[in-house]
Amino acid sequence: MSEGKPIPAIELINVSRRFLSPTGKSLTALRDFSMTVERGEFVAVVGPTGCGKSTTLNLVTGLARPSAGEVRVMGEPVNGIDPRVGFVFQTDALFPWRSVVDNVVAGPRFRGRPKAQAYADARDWLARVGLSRFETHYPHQLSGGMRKRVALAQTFINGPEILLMDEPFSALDVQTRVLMHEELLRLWSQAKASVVFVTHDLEEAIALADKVYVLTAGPATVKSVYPIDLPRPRVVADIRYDQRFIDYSRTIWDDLKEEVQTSYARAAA
Ligand SMILES: Nc1ncnc2c1ncn2[C@@H]1O[C@H](COP(=O)(O)OP(=O)(O)OP(=O)(O)O)[C@@H](O)[C@H]1O
Repeated sequence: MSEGKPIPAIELINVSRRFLSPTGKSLTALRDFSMTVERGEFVAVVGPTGCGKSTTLNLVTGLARPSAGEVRVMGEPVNGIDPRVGFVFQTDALFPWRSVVDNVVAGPRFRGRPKAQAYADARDWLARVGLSRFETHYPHQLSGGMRKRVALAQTFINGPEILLMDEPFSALDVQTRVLMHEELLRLWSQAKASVVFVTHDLEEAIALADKVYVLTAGPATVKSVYPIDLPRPRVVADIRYDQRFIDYSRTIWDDLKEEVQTSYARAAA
């Protein structure tokens, strides 16, 4: 290790990942893919549909192994599920038969936290996401945005050092999404977690991230990396009117558009 340089939270080094298709053909989802996420950094990943974005996250979770190359978390090779890693995916992972507070308490209880302490923590997290009045509700009694708030509390209560998010807000209406963006940035800045946020929505990526990775049409490799030099804390509802935001959107979209067109052309063929 070079002296004084902190170890990154996540490193994918020249990673390839191949799958066998149902017809027995080999499909390369990722090719020679490299990405570094520093501690506390917020990285967004955009790319055409089906290019391999979720596969990158699965490699970090340990759910998938690279066919070639190396994946490191906190400087160590990934070896199974890591308790320092939290997830929020498009479909939330709430237990429908448990109340809101019982959902949030599940992680700490599983990790052996004493019951009284775990419930106190869960109530504290529900207060932070503005759901104190709903702790005895069940998931089906909540709106989509409220369920996402429960999912965030359920994840952040475990104090993840790394947070992997796969289109977490794509099912929400536009206004609720913006509220969730604010909520996420607030929780992230307090928790100082390192985030990888996969999305189809370029504006969402720019509004949230320190860096935006643009992936090629599959097999995914890194086409470009754009540092987003917008001040923090960010007010997501307003930042889209900032000239620098508009400039980033235009530049990155020009880059991404080529890959989206390639992907559509292939699908049509
Ligand atoms: N377990 C698997 N077995 C076979 N093929 C797979 C498997 N997982 C992913 N793939 C294939 O790998 C490619 C990349 O999939 P992945 O889900 O990573 O893409 P994505 O960019 O996240 O897609 P989307 O944007 O539609 O969510 C796709 O062609 C997919 O069919």
